[in-house]
Amino acid sequence: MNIGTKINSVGKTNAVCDLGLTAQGVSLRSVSKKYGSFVAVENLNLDIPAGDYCCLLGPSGCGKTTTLRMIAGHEDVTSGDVLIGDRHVNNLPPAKRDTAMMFQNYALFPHKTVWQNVDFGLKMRKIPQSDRRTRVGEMLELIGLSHLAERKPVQLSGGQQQRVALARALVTRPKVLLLDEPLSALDETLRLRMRGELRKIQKQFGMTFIQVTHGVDEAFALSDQIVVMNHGHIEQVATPAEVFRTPASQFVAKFMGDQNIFTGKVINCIADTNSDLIELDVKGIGSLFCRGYGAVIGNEAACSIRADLVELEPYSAATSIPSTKQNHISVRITAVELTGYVTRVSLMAEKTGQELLYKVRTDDWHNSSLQEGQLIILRWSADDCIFLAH
Ligand SMILES: Nc1ncnc2c1ncn2[C@@H]1O[C@H](COP(=O)(O)OP(=O)(O)OP(=O)(O)O)[C@@H](O)[C@H]1O
Repeated sequence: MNIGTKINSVGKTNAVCDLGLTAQGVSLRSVSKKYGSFVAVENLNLDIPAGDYCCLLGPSGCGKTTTLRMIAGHEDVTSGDVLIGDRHVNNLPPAKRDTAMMFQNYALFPHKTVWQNVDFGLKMRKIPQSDRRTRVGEMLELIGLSHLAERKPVQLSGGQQQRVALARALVTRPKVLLLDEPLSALDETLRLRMRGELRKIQKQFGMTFIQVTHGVDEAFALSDQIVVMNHGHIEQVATPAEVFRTPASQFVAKFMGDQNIFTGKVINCIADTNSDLIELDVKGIGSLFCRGYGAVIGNEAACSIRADLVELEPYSAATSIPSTKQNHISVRITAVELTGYVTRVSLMAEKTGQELLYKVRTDDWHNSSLQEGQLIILRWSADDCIFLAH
């Protein structure tokens, strides 16, 4: 299968394969959605480039599905504009938007064969039969299901059903594929395998995929770009690596998990070449140093350190004094949980009772002499500690 590339009018590279698929980007301009007086989504501004795999990530009720449905046209926007490529699509019905939707339960027709399921959308669009035969045949071959064309969905595995659902969506040559929690109905093993398959197919077609998920791991594994949402707002739009390394807010840091977050008042900010060195006064702990931008002296803020970037060392009063390079606090080990390669060590700050976490390679933990109940020093570099203005 040949997959070439071309540059579209706005300079974005679209992958094009000989099945006639072209990808387009999606833009939201000040998009809001109200249900009566309830604001489900407020003033979203977002650009998803053509050919990107984008995940809308956030807790239940934050507005992910509403956003996806507004792009699909299954939900009207209350205000703002939805663009697919450079077309305003607010007033177009779903069938005219060049999008296709893949649902959680796949919504395959149980009484139709695999072939008939994939053919259905083409038949509805009144595509001539000879073209339909070619397109369905090519699509089934591409996703490796030609030999199962005469089977009914019930005779397929969960993974095969997912591929039929993908084939059925892609055969209509959408410019954007919208996926609403497509993996959530699968068991853990199949979910991991199908996650890899989804990414492979997306890359193979060079299509724009926009997927709703509340799974952090899933968003990290699949996305070129993650959109983290909270209460109808966007908290951060970034690559998985950026979200992991530099969460933009306390909400994102908490939602990613495995972060130790301290709140306090900004008492000093020293401009530096890479990022400012910021000093926070944390109640019960004292000064903690972190790096970032946008600190305003006197404001309440926070800092966050990943659980895999802290270190433990035997308690000594002399090492518990913080410096601009290193933060130190005394903590007690409250629980040790082996999870395979990594061991999770629960800690409690001696002075404040705050629960904290240390993640370490299991082999390293076993080689250390530290034990549950022990009072120790938790230490981390100011350079690894992220300033969170809100
Ligand atoms: N038709 C509706 N009428 C009234 N409120 C609605 C409607 N649809 C959604 N909502 C509300 O809008 C908010 C956002 O819903 P949405 O389904 O977009 O959230 P979500 O992030 O996709 O959540 P989940 O992960 O649980 O599916 C929720 O508070 C929900 O209750």
